[in-house]
Amino acid sequence: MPESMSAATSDARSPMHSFPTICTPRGPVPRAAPRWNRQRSSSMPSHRYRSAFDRVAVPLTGRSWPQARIERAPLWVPVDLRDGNQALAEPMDTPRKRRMFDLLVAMGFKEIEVGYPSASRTDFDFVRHLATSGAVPDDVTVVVFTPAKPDLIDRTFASVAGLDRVVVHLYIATAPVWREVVLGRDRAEVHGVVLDAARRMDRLARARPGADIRFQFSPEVFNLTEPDYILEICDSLTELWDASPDRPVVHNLPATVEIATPNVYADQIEYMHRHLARRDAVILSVHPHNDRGTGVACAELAVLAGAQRVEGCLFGNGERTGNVDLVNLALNLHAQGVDPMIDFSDIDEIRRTVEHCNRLPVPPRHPYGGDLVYTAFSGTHQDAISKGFARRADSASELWEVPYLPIDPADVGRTYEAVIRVNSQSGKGGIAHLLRTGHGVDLPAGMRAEFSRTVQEATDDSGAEATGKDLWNLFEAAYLVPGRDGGVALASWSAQTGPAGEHRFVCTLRVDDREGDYEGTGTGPVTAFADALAAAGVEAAVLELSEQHPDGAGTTTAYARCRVGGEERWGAGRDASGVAASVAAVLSAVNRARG
Ligand SMILES: CC(=O)SCCNC(=O)CCNC(=O)[C@H](O)C(C)(C)COP(=O)(O)OP(=O)(O)OC[C@H]1O[C@@H](n2cnc3c(N)ncnc32)[C@H](O)[C@@H]1OP(=O)(O)O
Ligand SMILES: CC(C)C(=O)C(=O)O
Ligand SMILES: [Mg+2]
Repeated sequence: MPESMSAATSDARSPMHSFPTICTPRGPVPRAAPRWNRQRSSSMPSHRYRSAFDRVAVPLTGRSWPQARIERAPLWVPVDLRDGNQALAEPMDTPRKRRMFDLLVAMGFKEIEVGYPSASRTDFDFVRHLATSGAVPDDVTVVVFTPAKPDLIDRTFASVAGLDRVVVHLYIATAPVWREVVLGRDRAEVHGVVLDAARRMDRLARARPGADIRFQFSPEVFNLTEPDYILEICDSLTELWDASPDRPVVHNLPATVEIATPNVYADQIEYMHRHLARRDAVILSVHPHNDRGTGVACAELAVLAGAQRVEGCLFGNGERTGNVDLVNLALNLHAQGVDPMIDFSDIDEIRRTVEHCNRLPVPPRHPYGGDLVYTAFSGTHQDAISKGFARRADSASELWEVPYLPIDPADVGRTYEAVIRVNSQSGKGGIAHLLRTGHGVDLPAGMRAEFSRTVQEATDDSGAEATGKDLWNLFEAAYLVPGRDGGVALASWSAQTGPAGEHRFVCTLRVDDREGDYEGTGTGPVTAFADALAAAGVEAAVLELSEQHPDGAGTTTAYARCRVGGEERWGAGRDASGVAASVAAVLSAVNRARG
């Protein structure tokens, strides 16, 4: 570490902020006062908490997950109807549950946890509804959740009568604090409860030989449980349930409450991946929550570490800060060129359904699904996006390379309309983009800066966003309203071409309060008009003139840069005739300069 860095660290800890002398081979050198503001100790009672490393053993050495890549989607298992549902102030009723279930099926999920049937009549009835209504397609397996209590296991099996494919999911907390505080049982006793429950499940499944009933086990709070104990319980269940590659058991290892940086969870999962017995008969599943805000990172690193199945909720609903967000995870894969195997082509419909079922809003900044996530307000981002779109229009490549947009909004059913929105943080590129895409008006490069100052003034004044319509109104007021403030108006005019090709412009002009008839000549109708203006005492040199081809309504837009009385101004005009549009553009520049 460089000396200056170590000095900063030690000074940061010292409330006195003394700047001691450094000893170098050439003798003592007084240390200069650091030139940056360092963090100070706070009054937060952080000493009350312990690092994850002091709470649980993480015995993995020689980890391989940092070198791995995710090249295919894991098996996604939405738990919205169980874990998500149990976190709602108003749990879903059957119609809401059914709507969520149908959405999950339509999106392409093949294994769906549908409830905790022994918990409530609503949950039980919903599973019965699925079993009797034919709502479960042949290629979808439902999962039902049960604690290790005999009567509740029986009720769980009663709920799935008639369903041909089911995973029965047994859970119990295994971490030391839960064993001591919640269950009041030691390691061996908890293991005994699990084995009793597992035997009962096995018996009940054997009583239904025609049905394909598989098993799942979750050691709740896996991430705080001794790894040797997890292996002991999971391996005993793999054996008891006689799991095989054809009828694998799911061992689901939850980060019930996140406790550490995601690399720690990855180490814990890789350790299990390497040490679980009959590995080919086990589907290694993960179930991250999001207490530290790193649920997505935990799931991704866990897949790198060997997890094959991921449980989570759409848009991250779930206890406290939520379950891991399956939308986020799956679309992260999509953005890496990996098929998520889930259909997000109408993300807004998905979001609306989830919001309806959960009665909770999805925030506007939520990854991939929030209202604002494909929108740029800031000028340089808008400029880059606009250039990215222009480059795309000229390119045959399918590769998505638009700056600041990690995926094409169209992939998830969004239009490009909301990609650029204008407020006082915006610049000329974004404003020009909105006028072009919303109103077919393609401002010349030189005019954009001038118009953006007008917009900036308006948005600074209002403090609000300027919609496409607002921009059009500003453009119209600034450039298209004839005679505006400058006092020059054309009452009538005509342009003719003489036999030698010279142009004549004959008009009745009003300049301030004077009206008169004037004429001018030139190499074109516009220079002839400038000549007529000069005859009326208004000097205007046309420096740049361009016409934008007629739009769908047959209207031409013209843009003129003029020097008027030493001032340069842009003007614009619109008309069915190109000449009339150009004349109006010059008149607009003149009036803007005089106004
Ligand atoms: C991390 C998770 O998401 S775990 C899932 C949590 N989800 C839910 O709790 C939602 C649904 N739950 C319920 O409706 C109810 O809790 C029920 C119906 C399951 C049980 O209700 P009750 O019988 O009233 O018990 P209660 O809710 O107080 O649960 C606590 C009891 O269950 C025991 N317990 C907790 N987990 C388990 C388990 N997995 N297996 C066996 N017993 C358990 C506790 O030790 C405690 O027992 P005690 O009464 O002897 O002290
Ligand atoms: C899988 C279960 C037990 C769970 O929801 C959790 O631990 O968070
Ligand atoms: Mg959970």
